[in-house]
Amino acid sequence: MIQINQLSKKYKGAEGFSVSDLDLNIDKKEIFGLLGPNGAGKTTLISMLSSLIKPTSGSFSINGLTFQENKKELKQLIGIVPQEYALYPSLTAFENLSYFGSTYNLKGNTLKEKIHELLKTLGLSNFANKKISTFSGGMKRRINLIASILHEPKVLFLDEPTVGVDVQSKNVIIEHLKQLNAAGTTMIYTSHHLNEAESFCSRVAIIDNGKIITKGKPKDLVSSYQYARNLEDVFLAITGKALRDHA
Ligand SMILES: Nc1ncnc2c1ncn2[C@@H]1O[C@H](COP(=O)(O)OP(=O)(O)OP(=O)(O)O)[C@@H](O)[C@H]1O
Repeated sequence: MIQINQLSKKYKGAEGFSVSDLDLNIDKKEIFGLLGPNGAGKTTLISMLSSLIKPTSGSFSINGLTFQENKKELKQLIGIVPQEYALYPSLTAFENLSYFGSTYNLKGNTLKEKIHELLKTLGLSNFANKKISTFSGGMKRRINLIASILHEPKVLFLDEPTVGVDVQSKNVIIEHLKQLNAAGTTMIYTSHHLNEAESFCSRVAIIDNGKIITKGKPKDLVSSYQYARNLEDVFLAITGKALRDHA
């Protein structure tokens, strides 16, 4: 479904590569987790795959399509849940979602019904006409998700979709993503919640310094490290315990 060949990104003025000669294949219907410390290159990789930034070198295709040749088809095929809220605070939930739906050529009753269906599924029906500025973090995350799936993308990029939300919101988000996946959506997901990734992902890659250090099914990775009880133990064994602070 997604084929990545020797993909690299060096930002203007940066000393090194944020993603470096990365090769990866992701199959249809996978939930593929990109895990790594702060600054590992996860957002950079997702941003290239969703065409928000341009690679420095290398190539990739999604369902055989490339942004150079099939930009329009790819825009309809993919959905992007960004790490930062991409919402207008002074507009209501319904107004925000109507706007995002219209950018995918959805309109009229079809769009209205889809918005109400998803607001209901994600527990937000009573807040359709409330301004986003009054929403909690968990509610904004759910609206952020709805905005990216109104057009029913076949491939969904999720950059930390459950960061900063309470357990209840997280549960609703993850359950809905599982349903979308069961219905055929392929997902590429980044997170620092390793417990969540361990149960949610079909496969994960642990990335550091722009390179994949290891990848596989969470269960297989855990059993291949002698003292690992869970994915977090594997992660620390691979990436070390040193803090990754930089300014
Ligand atoms: N616009 C930019 N210009 C220059 N350097 C950047 C830019 N965006 C990211 N970087 C650098 O690229 C590297 C990878 O960053 P990236 O945001 O992809 O990491 P990440 O794994 O998503 O981290 P986090 O877990 O903190 O979100 C970091 O060293 C970061 O400082």
